[in-house]
Amino acid sequence: MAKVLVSDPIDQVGIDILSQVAQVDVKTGLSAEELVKIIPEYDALMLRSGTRVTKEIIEAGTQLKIIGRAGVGVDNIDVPSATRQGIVVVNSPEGNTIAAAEHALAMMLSLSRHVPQANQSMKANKWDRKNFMGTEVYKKTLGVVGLGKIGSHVANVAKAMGMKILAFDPFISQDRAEQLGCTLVDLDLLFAESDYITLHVPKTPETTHLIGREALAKMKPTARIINCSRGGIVNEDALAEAVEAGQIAGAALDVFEEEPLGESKLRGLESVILTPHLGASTAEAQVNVAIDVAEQIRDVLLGLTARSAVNIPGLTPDVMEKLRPYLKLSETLGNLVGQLAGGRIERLTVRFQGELATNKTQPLVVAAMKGLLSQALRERVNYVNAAIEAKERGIRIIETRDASVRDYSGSLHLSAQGSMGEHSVTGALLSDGEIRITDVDGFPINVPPSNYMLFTVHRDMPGIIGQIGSLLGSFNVNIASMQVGRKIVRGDAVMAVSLDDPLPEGLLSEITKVAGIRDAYTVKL
Ligand SMILES: NC(=O)c1ccc[n+]([C@@H]2O[C@H](COP(=O)([O-])OP(=O)(O)OC[C@H]3O[C@@H](n4cnc5c(N)ncnc54)[C@H](O)[C@@H]3O)[C@@H](O)[C@H]2O)c1
Ligand SMILES: O=C(O)[C@H](O)COP(=O)(O)O
Repeated sequence: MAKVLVSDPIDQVGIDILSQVAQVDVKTGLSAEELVKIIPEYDALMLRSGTRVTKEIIEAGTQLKIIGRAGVGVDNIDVPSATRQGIVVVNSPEGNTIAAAEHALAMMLSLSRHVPQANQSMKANKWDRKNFMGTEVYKKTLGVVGLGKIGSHVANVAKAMGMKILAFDPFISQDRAEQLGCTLVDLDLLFAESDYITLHVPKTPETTHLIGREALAKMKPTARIINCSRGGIVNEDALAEAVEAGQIAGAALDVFEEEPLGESKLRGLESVILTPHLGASTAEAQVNVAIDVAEQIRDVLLGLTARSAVNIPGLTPDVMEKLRPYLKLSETLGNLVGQLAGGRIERLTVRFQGELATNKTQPLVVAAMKGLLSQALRERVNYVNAAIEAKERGIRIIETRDASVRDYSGSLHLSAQGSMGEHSVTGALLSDGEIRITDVDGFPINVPPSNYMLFTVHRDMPGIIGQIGSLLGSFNVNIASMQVGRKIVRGDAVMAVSLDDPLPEGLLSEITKVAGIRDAYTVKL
């Protein structure tokens, strides 16, 4: 039975899902050394932001197939190392969106009405109605940095509270911003005009210390900053100085450069509100993310595909839904053309034809690479590392499109150039989703792939098919089906034979000796 390690607290509903297919061990608060020691036993690891998954842990996880982050941010996981090792990394991109947005809004209202400070004073037996004079958010300007899932929800609610919304997000269109009732502006203007600035960006080299001394100097003395995105986007030292000096009015932080937050000047500042990374901590969000990620771990352990893999290029859930039937087609054709070409492959060309030419197809290219490399790498190659493995072998990948081809409802043409020559295959899906190989080396055929197949290129002349049949029979190999494709009568032809059994040793060279046979290939799909 597979084994899953859960290294941070997750909702029981997630454990129940995992338990359907695996032994689940919940061990929270482990040190990096302890993790390195026990991870070799596990097929999957599920965590939140409390576990740092380093290169050493990933390299020790020789059985690991999947790392599931019950939340959004995967910056605590060394994703490049996982990718290299063929480990799928999944997250829950939307499970805690509302929770994080509502936390940012709670922070904004807390800043404007001093709720935490007033509560603290009450708990200290005081009745102080003078020191907590607030300000309204109504008609104030909110600057939203990062207008993605969380930023948009914050903007929506803030608009309903009568706020004017400025937004900065270089990857969002003017149309989308207008739909959300936001005015897209540059950062300098956002800093200069906003009464509240809320951050909802991922941590990247561009966003690290986005709020530093220079940015703080551009803000109004009444400005307040809210960070419920990632630690390190705000330079904490610069922020503490700016608040202390009265350069800005206050800040509310949920996330920190180092977590848990150690000694920090911020802890002592009256107009700074701090929460210990609580953005996703609602009952609803924890159920959402636990289900979302546990289901993906369960599926991957059952050999299915994950719907929110962060390290499979382009394989988003909606794309996945559309392309799912074509992934198998592409992988099968990659496997077939790789075996026909044999030897070292230098170039793989993937041509999307007909309707397929207009789709998002990057995952299909990855599937073709996986198929191509599967003979050499067996189960070591998967959707995660196929592109890296192909690159490391110096295989050039060329993607082309031809929408004018009208066969089936779209077809896929692969050609592989190798040290032993060039071969091509084409395939399509029937309306019931069945795969058909429709062309080999330019010869039209129509056969389903089968486990064991024999392909020959031969002269189209009487007697050849009979001789091959007899030869196979004399070696006790049963033929399941057979088809010949040719372009002209008595010219060259291709024979595709589906076999119930693998070809015994020596039979292929016997076949190539038959008069009229130019080439013969045996493949296992
Ligand atoms: N505090 C918490 O507990 C908590 C909970 C959930 C998510 N988060 C964090 O919140 C952040 C936002 O999450 P999301 O789900 O909205 O992500 P998202 O991907 O939906 O949105 C992020 C947005 O940031 C924009 N962006 C990227 N680089 C930018 C840049 N340099 N300048 C401006 N905009 C930029 C993107 O275009 C995108 O629209 C992430 O960092 C996530 O990890 C924190
Ligand atoms: O990226 C996230 O999803 C949030 O930071 C939540 O982190 P958590 O799961 O540790 O609460």
